[in-house]
Amino acid sequence: MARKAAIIGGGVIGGGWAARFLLNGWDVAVFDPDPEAPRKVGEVLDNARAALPALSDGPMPAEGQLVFAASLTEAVEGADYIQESVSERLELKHRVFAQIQQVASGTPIGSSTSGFKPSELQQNAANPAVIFVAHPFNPVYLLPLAEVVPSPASDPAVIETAKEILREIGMFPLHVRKEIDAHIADRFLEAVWREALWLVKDGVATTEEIDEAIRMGFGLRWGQMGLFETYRVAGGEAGMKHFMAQFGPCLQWPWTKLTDVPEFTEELVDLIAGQSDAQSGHHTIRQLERIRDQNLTGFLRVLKERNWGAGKVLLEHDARRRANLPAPVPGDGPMEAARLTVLPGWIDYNGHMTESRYLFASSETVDAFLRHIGADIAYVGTGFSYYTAETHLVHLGEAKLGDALTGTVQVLAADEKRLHLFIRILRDGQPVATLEQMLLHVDMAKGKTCAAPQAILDRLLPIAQAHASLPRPDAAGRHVGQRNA
Ligand SMILES: NC(=O)C1=CN([C@@H]2O[C@H](COP(=O)(O)OP(=O)(O)OC[C@H]3O[C@@H](n4cnc5c(N)ncnc54)[C@H](O)[C@@H]3O)[C@@H](O)[C@H]2O)C=CC1
Ligand SMILES: C[N+](C)(C)CC(=O)CC(=O)[O-]
Repeated sequence: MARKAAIIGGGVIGGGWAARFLLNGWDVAVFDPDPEAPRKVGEVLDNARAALPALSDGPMPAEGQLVFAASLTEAVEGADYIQESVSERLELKHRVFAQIQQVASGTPIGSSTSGFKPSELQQNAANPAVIFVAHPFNPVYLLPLAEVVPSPASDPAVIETAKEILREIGMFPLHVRKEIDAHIADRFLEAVWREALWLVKDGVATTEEIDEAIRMGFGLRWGQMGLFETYRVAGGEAGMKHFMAQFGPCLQWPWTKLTDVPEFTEELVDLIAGQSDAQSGHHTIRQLERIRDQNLTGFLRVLKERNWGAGKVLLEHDARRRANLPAPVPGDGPMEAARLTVLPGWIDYNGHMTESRYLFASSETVDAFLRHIGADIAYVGTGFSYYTAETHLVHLGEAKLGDALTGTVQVLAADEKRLHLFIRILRDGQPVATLEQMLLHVDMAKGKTCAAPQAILDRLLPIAQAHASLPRPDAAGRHVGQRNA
């Protein structure tokens, strides 16, 4: 039976949490008195459905059930986890915790608060030990970070359970050891935000120029190495000590206004809002969200290919899911191995998915299959792998921007060296392309084929046996120019 998450507050962040839980197979009950909340959550969920599956290389779990509860009590009833995401007002959060704990006093309650410390949230609570900060980043359904902040009154077992739940839904729980206003990441963002406000207020730069300074340069670096690793590299061969010796003194120079806050006048608000309208007002917020999501899924996929940073979290999430996949049994159909969404960069001048991306989709599918049988990146690290010897691609339809594609694998034949596969790239269950492929097991150092080890054969051969009873695809063995029967 699916587990249940209760989301209290269905705004930008509550909607993102709801989507992340649902798409990871949890049932979700949302409570928000705003009559517009179901529409807003629905729109966030649509965006998440278009983006999150593109990060997974295996089948996603069946989506959980979403209900909009008529009361907070109904939402939290039977919940295994509660995420509070109401507006950032301490007295409101206290009221919500008191209501929750009248009916569910032992259930873990994570708070999305950007700024409050857990000890502030826990004040006067019936059971403070189960209340903690679980601070996510927007969009919650794509970004893995959740800062988990306990106070000395928190129950360590509850914190460990919460971290495990967050990992289960593909997140990276960063345990913040010492509670502090605004945790770690928002302290940092606050400093950047403050400097940006000064630059606009002092007429040095517009909102657009500041955004260009970020996205054309250091913003790209931060997504993959963060601050300290980036600066270590910037110190050259002499490393971090040299970097600090060279740039440390700058902090004494008049470069920084970090400790002063510009006065938040109506004039400043209008100046920023006006410049932001000029910069981005030609897009709706939903359009900007979709552009952001497509860019983020592209970045994240690159990091995943490199097993680096946030990409490592995605690989670990896939591995966890894979471990729970039931083994195929005789009579099962082709194995669903990958799901992808057609991204803007995949579209060619004909307005449909360019041909190299069909091979890419197939390659993602086969890689996922290989990982499933144990020929994963760790195995390749031992000096053995499968290499593709031959591929035949047949186009049957046109994939378009945003299409959700599924890659399935049918094993046509397998022995200790050879792996003969038939791959279908499906949209709405119908093939847009099929590929027939022969792979060979290779000793990479010798550059020669060799027998796969027993551990791989033990996973591969039962699948081959199960697939032996499937009808042989018409396109298998076809050559170019041959007419369909
Ligand atoms: N927007 C952001 O970038 C981020 C916000 N957060 C935090 O997430 C929390 C929510 O922020 P947003 O989603 O941005 O705000 P929001 O304004 O989009 O949503 C807040 C929602 O809470 C609902 N609400 C108010 N009183 C309620 C009650 N008694 N019971 C149930 N729902 C109630 C409102 O109707 C509204 O839909 C805040 O604590 C914020 O600091 C955390 C990370 C990022
Ligand atoms: C602006 N903010 C402080 C609410 C931002 C966050 O808390 C995290 C984020 O998503 O940037």
